[in-house]
This record gives sequence, C-alpha cells and structure tokens, in this order.
Amino acid sequence: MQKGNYAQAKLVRVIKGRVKDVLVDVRPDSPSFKQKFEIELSEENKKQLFVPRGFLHGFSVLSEEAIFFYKCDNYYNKISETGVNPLDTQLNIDWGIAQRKKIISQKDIMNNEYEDFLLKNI
Ligand SMILES: Cc1cn([C@H]2C[C@H](O)[C@@H](COP(=O)(O)OP(=O)(O)O[C@H]3O[C@@H](C)C(=O)[C@@H](O)[C@H]3O)O2)c(=O)[nH]c1=O
Repeated sequence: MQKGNYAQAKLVRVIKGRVKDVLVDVRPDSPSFKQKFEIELSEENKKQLFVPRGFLHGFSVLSEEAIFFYKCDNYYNKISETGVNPLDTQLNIDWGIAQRKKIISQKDIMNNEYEDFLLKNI
C-alpha cells in the first residue's frame, strides 16, 4: 500500500487465470480495524474488487499464470510504499498455496512484520 498524500484506492480484477485476493483494514479509527476480507477473483467469475485507501492489499496466484488488472486513484510513488510480509504469522493469512509451491519476492518477504507495521502506522 501507499501512505500519506500518495494513498491509493484501487479497483482490481483478473483478466487471465485465478487469484486469491486479501484485504486487511489497517485504518486505526475504523470499526473494522484489523479485519480481513478474502475473495477469489478470476477470468471466469469476472468479479471486481474495490480496495479503499488505508487497506493492505495482496494476492496469490492460484493458476499457472494470471493477469491482474488495476485502476488506481493516485500516482505510483515508490517512497510512499509500505507493507507487511504476507507470510507473517501474526497476519495469519491462508494464501491457498501449499508450502512447497510458494514463490514469493524478496521485496515481499523483507517487508515489515505485522506488529511493527501497526506500531509505526498508528
Ligand atoms: C505498483 C507499481 C509498480 N511499478 C514498478 C516498480 C517495479 O519496478 C515494478 C514492480 O513493482 P512492485 O514489485 O513494487 O509491485 P508489487 O509488489 O506487485 O506492488 C503492488 O502490490 C500489489 C499487491 C498492490 O496492491 C499494488 O498497489 C502494489 O502495491 O513495477 C510501477 O511502475 N508502477 C506501479 O504502480
């Protein structure tokens, strides 16, 4: 997610393949603070998901390949980026992929621990 003046809302969908998409509300003043929302988005179901500003957002690819399509309401700004390691045990998300099949980027794995993120962002 991006923070501050570069916070982004996103409208996302999958135009090829299948993904598991997960949101976490990390707005401290929200009644649904720390609640998660999970949904499958696919070429078949054609669902679109609106990701409000102030939510962590991530997805896992369940098919061999996927094309994930975003519309964002603010510009990309690398230095405003923050996030959480998607495999953090406190975050506790089931990404729907067997342990031995998980492939994850260095950027994602090196991201904040969930507890540190919450301390820094509250
Ligand atoms: C997200 C983004 C990346 N990039 C570039 C930066 C880098 O060279 C390359 C890949 O970027 P990243 O590895 O940061 O992309 P990624 O980790 O896939 O970042 C994204 O994660 C998902 C879950 C989101 O919700 C996005 O908003 C964004 O946070 O693309 C842009 O030029 N514009 C963009 O809007």
